Amino acid sequence: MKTPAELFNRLHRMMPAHIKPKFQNGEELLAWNQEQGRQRSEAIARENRAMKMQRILGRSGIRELHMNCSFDNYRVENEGQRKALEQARRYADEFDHSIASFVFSGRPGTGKNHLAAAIGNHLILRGKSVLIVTVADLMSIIKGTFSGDSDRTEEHLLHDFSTVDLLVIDEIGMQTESRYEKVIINQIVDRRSSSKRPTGMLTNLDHGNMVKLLGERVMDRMRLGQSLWVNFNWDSHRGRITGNEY
Ligand SMILES: Nc1ncnc2c1ncn2[C@@H]1O[C@H](COP(=O)(O)OP(=O)(O)OP(=O)(O)O)[C@@H](O)[C@H]1O
Repeated sequence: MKTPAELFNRLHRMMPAHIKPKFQNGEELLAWNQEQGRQRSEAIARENRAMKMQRILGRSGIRELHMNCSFDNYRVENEGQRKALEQARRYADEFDHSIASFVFSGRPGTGKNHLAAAIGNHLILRGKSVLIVTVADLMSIIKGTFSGDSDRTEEHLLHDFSTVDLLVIDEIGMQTESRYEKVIINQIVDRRSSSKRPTGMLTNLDHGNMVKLLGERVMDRMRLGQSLWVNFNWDSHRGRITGNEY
């Protein structure tokens, strides 16, 4: 049997001079093959992550409205926005080596979802699983398991929500959360922090009211590592949206 080197020499001799081969030797061919294998297994892992989101939510991890949000299309017009953008960008860059969570707190329309989605989109491109979900959606998905015809249990869903790489819970404090909702948020944050997985929270409440709503125990877990609390205290951007932005 011929070695790859002999095979390549033979091919070189047979090949017309104007043809430039893709591989010069056996090592290059082997490296190409290994790279193809690596790319294929990454693609399969990506598909599995996307399927997991579909299974949990019936949609991808980031809502369509925010799929094009990035750090680059976040407009900076004041010092607070500049700082929020810088902190969000750093959070995404350092995600792999950190257990830090984040809370974006402030008025409606100030870009909390935009920057959370920018973090999420950045991480998804790097192969992470990310889910941004409102409290109302979270609860209706979990309550969906109560009906007899669901093949998923509350425990399955708690496990799913607790094992994505980044879970962002939106609209905390929008409604007066019931005791059950607080227990669920508590359990998810607890499971995530004990397995060193960070959680993001988006809210209109300030720190005192978050502690009052979710309790000291949850908010203490949100402080693990170099966690972020960012105040979005400027005017809403919504009035300036034309619908053709990105
Ligand atoms: N600085 C900004 N640059 C560009 N677009 C922005 C900026 N701030 C907000 N937007 C856009 O304005 C819209 C509303 O912002 P977003 O949904 O992020 O607000 P929010 O703070 O999460 O509001 P709410 O508390 O009501 O959920 C989005 O389409 C977002 O992309």
